[in-house]
Amino acid sequence: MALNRLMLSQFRNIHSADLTLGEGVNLFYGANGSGKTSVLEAVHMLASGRSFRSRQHQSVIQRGSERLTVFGRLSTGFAVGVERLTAGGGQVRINQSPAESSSQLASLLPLQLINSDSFAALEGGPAVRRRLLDWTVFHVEHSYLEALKGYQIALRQRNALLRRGKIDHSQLDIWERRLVVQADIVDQLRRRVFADLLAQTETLIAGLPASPLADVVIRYRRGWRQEATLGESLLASRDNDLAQGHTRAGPHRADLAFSVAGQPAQAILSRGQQKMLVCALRTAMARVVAQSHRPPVFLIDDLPAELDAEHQRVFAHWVADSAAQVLVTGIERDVTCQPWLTLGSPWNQPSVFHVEHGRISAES
Ligand SMILES: Nc1ncnc2c1ncn2[C@@H]1O[C@H](COP(=O)(O)OP(=O)(O)OP(=O)(O)O)[C@@H](O)[C@H]1O
Repeated sequence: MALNRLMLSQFRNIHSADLTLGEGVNLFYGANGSGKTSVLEAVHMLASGRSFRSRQHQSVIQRGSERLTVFGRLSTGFAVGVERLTAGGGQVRINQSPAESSSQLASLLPLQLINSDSFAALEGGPAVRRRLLDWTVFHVEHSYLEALKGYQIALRQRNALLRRGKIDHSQLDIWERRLVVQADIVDQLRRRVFADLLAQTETLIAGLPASPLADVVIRYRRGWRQEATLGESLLASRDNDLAQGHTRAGPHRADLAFSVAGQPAQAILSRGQQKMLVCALRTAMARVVAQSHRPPVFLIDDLPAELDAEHQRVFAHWVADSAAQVLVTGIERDVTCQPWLTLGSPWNQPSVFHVEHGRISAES
């Protein structure tokens, strides 16, 4: 599954563009501020209904315009259109009909976005890493979204009861029982997918030259104590949870922990090694999803700014074995092309686009 055609209008500094994308690598190069990242942002909007750079649609709509539109035609035959209005609201359509949810978009167009934020995954809070696991489970296990929603409803109810101040034990019992049932389903699905993710990540790392990366241990932490059931943990922490006003154990606290020789991985690995670890994990996510759903499209923002030439080449090889299509950006044309040229067809024949002051021209 690939994106065959991408049309944008009034999207940041891009007044309008109508792009026919190639099946392998699509390379967008140009000076700082020319609009390269905006192209990736537009694709992200097709796959989720929102930008990855700002929560407010207003900042993405071209200054002075009333609306932005993005339209994409997928190789699977689906057409997706997103419109956002300065006044608020807008619409998302799949084959002319209103989309039911952003998860419907995500399922049509699985995306892996690699940018400077992705490389900070090891340093940030658990939510960042949990989202990576959730993305993978969502695409692999069809029942996951419903299980997660069921869990979140029960969690919200328990938190609302905790915040009432006066504890109603019978009500808490009811919601905790539901919470535990949903939590177990979420945990089982995450655990199953994590095992595949771990195996794929370890295989990729094993192919790298010897370095401390080979000693990285990745663990799934389910969000509550190992020696207790969630029901026991919730009961034991009721008073503390009441004081805090929220539930402090459960799948909403799950994490992926990376360590080397018992130390946090970020305390041992160099910045470049950490980035390769993230690249391996992202590639592994794509491979797991490709096996049971469909290979994702990779959006890679300015890789030459993140990795040296050799590591860019390794990552390009990984991606070519895992992706449906790639959109990459960079400032210099040849430097950005370089890692892809040693690959087989179609990856070694990028479709090249020059971006200049919001105008995008295809090079022959
Ligand atoms: N709402 C908007 N309306 C018009 N222009 C905007 C709007 N938001 C941002 N811009 C401008 O659009 C351009 C967007 O640039 P973008 O981040 O896509 O560039 P880039 O080529 O990826 O740059 P860099 O190499 O610096 O990361 C910038 O020049 C920015 O100032």
